[in-house]
Amino acid sequence: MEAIPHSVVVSRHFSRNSTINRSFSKQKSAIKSTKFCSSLTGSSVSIGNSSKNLFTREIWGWVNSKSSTTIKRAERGVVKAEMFGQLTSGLESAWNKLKGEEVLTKDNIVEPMREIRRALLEADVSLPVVRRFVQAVSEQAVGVGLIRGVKPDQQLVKIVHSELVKLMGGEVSELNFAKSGRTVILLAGLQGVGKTTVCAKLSYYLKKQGKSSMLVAADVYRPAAIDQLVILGEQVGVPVYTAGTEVKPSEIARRGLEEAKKKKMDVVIVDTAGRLQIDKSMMEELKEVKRALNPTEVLLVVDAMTGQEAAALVTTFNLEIGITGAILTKLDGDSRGGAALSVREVSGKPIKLVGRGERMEDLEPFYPDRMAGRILGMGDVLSFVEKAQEVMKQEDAEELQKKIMSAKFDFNDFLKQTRSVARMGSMTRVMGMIPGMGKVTPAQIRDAEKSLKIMESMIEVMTPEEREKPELLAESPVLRKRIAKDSGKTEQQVSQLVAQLFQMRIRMKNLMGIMEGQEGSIPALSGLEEALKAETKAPPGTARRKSKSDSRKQFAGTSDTRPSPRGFGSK
Ligand SMILES: Nc1nc2c(ncn2[C@@H]2O[C@H](COP(=O)(O)OP(=O)(O)OP(=O)(O)O)[C@@H](O)[C@H]2O)c(=O)[nH]1
Repeated sequence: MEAIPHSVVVSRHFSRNSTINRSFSKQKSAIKSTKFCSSLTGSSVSIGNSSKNLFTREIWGWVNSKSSTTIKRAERGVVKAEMFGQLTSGLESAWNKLKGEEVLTKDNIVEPMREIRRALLEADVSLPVVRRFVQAVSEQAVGVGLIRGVKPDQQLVKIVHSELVKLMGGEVSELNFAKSGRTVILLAGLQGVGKTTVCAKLSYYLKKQGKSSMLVAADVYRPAAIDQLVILGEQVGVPVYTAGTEVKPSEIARRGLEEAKKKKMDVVIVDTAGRLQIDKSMMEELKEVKRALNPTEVLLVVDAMTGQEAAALVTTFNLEIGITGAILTKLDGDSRGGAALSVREVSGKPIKLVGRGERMEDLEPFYPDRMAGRILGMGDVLSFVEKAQEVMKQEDAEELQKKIMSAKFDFNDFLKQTRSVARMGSMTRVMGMIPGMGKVTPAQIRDAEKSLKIMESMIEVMTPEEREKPELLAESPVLRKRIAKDSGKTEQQVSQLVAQLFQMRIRMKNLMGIMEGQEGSIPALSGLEEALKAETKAPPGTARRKSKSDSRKQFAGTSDTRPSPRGFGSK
């Protein structure tokens, strides 16, 4: 059989400075509007969770306001677009070609379709797939006619979205579990694609669903793989069956299965050896292991960065040993989308799960519709909401909501919620899921993460009283000076943090009011917000005096529970 080379094409994104520049003004407004515009996020969860969403929006808003340096760099085209960014902006130029058109016609879709074709090819989608895709979209686009109130570019986006979903298999393809007895999952894949890591991630994923599992180390060619699996197993609290490197993989698999039966495990996950490229002995060995196990699922782990080659691998493995699906890893990396878009169409096998990072929680189901949304820069809203719901308990959300409504949101809440956000996963991923954040660059995210660390370090040196009563810091330069000294930050940074908390209180309360139909019930606070904004922007010492009386007046005008009108900088 012909060997398929496994050249991991770590393809650098082409230099697309012009695209970055073009899309930059949109990016800035997207960043700005994210504070308030994630209405999808807000509306898709109950009001009990609204405080969480408000917070999340506020945190991102805050974080982004700190990323201006990187924004300037992005303006100069210095930073690279984020995951799938190239494909997203390629498709965007297709919609742009339709600006000013009244209706989609055979003639005016020629240019946009050319752009779509180019974007998909640049994303490393296989040529036959691109051809079929473009044809399907063109046919629908011409036939769609005029729809009142919908612009042709929006119509095209809609058609492309539904074709992308179809291309990736339409529905989410769930893992199958044995009707009775143990579910056995056999993992295969080439070297370094992330098989061993996936074993542990998968057991963690199942654990969260209440299923017990055992890992079986059948990679006898790389002794370090056994140790790696044992360490990862310990990390996720799952037993690992090992039998060294002298026993045949099929025998290890059989014994591992026996052991799992004895231990009454729900699922057995078997790690097998990878090779640099497909070869006969690897396939024979896998066939033998498969015979010994009679697995419920045989999943091929493929690296998203290999683009359409991943699809070719899935096809070959399926023909050779018969697989049930694929797991796509490293989607958080420099992947251009070719693998995600080609696997199903080329091989007929679904992508069941995706790896989006190195941490154990970075494995999730593959949702074609959400992926299509991401590709089109619409953000992976549902994944984001799910993550958020996972990390924040309902009681916390309700408690937070109460605090927001009484304007008592303090530094403890600030810290707690920031950490919740951090638990959702690296910011890189979470931000990519928020609508309008699709174009935030990795460098911006790094800056944002740095900003959060700075903020944490300042809060950590506050006394419990200072954390609970930000007013103390607002009115005392001496306290702010001490915090600056203890945290190794500047006084200005401390002042900014305090001002930021007050801004957040106001904005969150306002938003909460809007979400609960009380829009306009706290008009006085919005003036203070402006005053505080001026304060943060102005050089230290100037705005404080300017905004003092305003702040007082604004607080005095609210039904705030605090007795005295103490704004930032007032005595
Ligand atoms: N960024 C990122 N890295 C990943 C992901 N999955 C795995 N990795 C990393 O990829 C590297 C290789 O992972 P392994 O699990 O050792 O790969 P393997 O397929 O078992 O390798 P062999 O045992 O040599 O066949 C490790 O550094 C992992 O942390 C992912 O989804 N995202």
